[in-house]
Amino acid sequence: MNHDNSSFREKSVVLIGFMGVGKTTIGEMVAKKLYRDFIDIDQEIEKEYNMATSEIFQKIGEKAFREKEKSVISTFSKQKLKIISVGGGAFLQEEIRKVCLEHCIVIYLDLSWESWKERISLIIDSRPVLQGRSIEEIEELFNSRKPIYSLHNSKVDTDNLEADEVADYIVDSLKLAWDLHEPH
Ligand SMILES: Nc1ncnc2c1ncn2[C@@H]1O[C@H](COP(=O)(O)OP(=O)(O)O)[C@@H](O)[C@H]1O
Ligand SMILES: O=C(O)C1=C[C@@H](OP(=O)(O)O)[C@@H](O)[C@H](O)C1
Ligand SMILES: [Mg+2]
Repeated sequence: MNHDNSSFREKSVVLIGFMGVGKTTIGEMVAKKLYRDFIDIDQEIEKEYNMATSEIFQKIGEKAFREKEKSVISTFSKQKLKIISVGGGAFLQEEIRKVCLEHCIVIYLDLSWESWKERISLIIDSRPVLQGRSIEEIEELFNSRKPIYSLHNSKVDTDNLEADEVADYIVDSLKLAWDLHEPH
């Protein structure tokens, strides 16, 4: 239902899922394909502090990062026609889940642990939450985070797909959904 009375077609799209599933990469591609603005919440926070996420965690702390994450998401999720990638920990906060699900189309990018493991070297340096944890601890975190992503409007299984293929799939699904919601 459209609680905010905006048309379904204008709703912003929010990508959720665990760190490294491809939210930032794929979100940017989807935005380009749909001629929409792309907002990466981590990049917005980094711009505000003029620091990389790891540095923010180190110098200001995770708590402040999470507060900023909440206020930035609250602002952007209420705007129309955006493609928004949120950090993998954002949905831990109930207020963030609520505001995104109320105003946006929430798409969950899913990836199996086996495939995710292959990607760890690409992301470890820029993800403070993963640093200092053993692979077993990261697997535990991966599994423990799963329930927070269960609230979504649509799920995409990204195993064995290139980022571009996932983006194409999302664009096609959105176009179908928009056509179905067109008033007759
Ligand atoms: N579908 C994919 N297949 C292979 N590698 C991918 C895919 N999606 C993203 N990547 C790579 O994984 C890394 C993390 O992607 P990123 O978009 O930053 O994820 P997130 O924003 O979810 O943390 C990047 O190096 C990116 O190039
Ligand atoms: O899952 C998390 O707790 C985090 C995920 C990161 O974003 P990505 O999911 O884009 O990597 C970033 O917000 C921060 O490092 C914390
Ligand atoms: Mg990201």
